[in-house]
Amino acid sequence: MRIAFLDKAAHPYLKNALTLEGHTVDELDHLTRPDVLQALQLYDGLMIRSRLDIDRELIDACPAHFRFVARWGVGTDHIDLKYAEERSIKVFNSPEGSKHTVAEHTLGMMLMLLNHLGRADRQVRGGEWVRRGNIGTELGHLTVGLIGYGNMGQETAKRLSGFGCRVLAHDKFRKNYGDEYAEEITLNQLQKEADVVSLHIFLEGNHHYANAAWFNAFAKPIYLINTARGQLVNTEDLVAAMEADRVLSAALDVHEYEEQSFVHLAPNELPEPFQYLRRSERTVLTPHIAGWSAEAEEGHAHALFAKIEAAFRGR
Ligand SMILES: NC(=O)c1ccc[n+]([C@@H]2O[C@H](COP(=O)([O-])OP(=O)(O)OC[C@H]3O[C@@H](n4cnc5c(N)ncnc54)[C@H](O)[C@@H]3O)[C@@H](O)[C@H]2O)c1
Ligand SMILES: O=C(O)[C@H](O)COP(=O)(O)O
Repeated sequence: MRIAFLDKAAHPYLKNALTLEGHTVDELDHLTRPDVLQALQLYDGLMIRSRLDIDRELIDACPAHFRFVARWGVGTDHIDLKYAEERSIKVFNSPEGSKHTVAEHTLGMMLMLLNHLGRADRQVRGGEWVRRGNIGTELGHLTVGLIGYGNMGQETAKRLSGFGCRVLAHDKFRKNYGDEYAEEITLNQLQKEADVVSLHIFLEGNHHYANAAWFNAFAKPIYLINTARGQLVNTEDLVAAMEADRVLSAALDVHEYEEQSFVHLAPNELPEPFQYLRRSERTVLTPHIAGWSAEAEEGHAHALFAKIEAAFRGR
């Protein structure tokens, strides 16, 4: 097969392994979208992170013999999965690669919020010595609610088991998923009991999942963590919930405005709700790196090679 890499591979294994199997890999990460549309006629498959949308137009630019899209990473919200299926194009992704990294980042964010690590660090650097104002809360005494119990939710639950906290998991599309690491629970019940809430759901069908009604349904003030997708959270409603102390603090790796804004605008030109999050001492903000580690990159490469081989070996 001839395979186009539309994003840079952060680990050489996938290209090397495909080449050893007799496939040809061309690196087209420098091409603009119009040039990619022209070039695709030559290919049987492509590898992409999230540089370009794999939409109807791009799929239509692929030849009849085109076989697969390999998403180096997890989220497939930029891929028209339905249209790919109609065209009998297989789509692979590689959650095996980054699930450990995301779970560790999630745990790091929880511990930062509960122990005021971001704020305390900034204060010491700024010459302030605040001890009483930075008293922490033990994770072991809290109830953590995971929303979405797929790859990332389950991996996070495993790591939480070492902390002694109660772990609840709500998943709308799974049944009988409770396990030794998390109790299966309805959203309603989770909202009654959780102190810490971590989002691990996909974006499709969940735009502004966390909105005013959702925040208001929690019985207790919560700590919120989002390492899933920025558009799951209505940022304006999050700010209102923080001002009302319904959200005590929030750690966000993904941001509602990241796609449109971060690339094209300076930070101070981003919408006001994001400015609030920047100013607040009760937030931890990271630039969509929860799934990024050297180990994850190697894991993506291995997982995608195994999936491509399993699907097409000898065919
Ligand atoms: N920040 C990062 O770097 C990073 C890295 C990897 C994945 N992600 C994101 O993390 C999220 C989870 O990834 P995953 O591999 O665990 O996905 P997954 O598909 O394995 O799990 C998601 C789970 O959420 C459940 N779900 C969907 N909508 C729901 C809803 N409204 N209520 C309750 N449950 C719902 C699904 O049934 C599924 O079990 C995705 O949004 C993905 O894009 C982010
Ligand atoms: O879905 C993912 O794997 C992460 O969000 C990382 O996405 P990226 O490949 O766009 O960095």
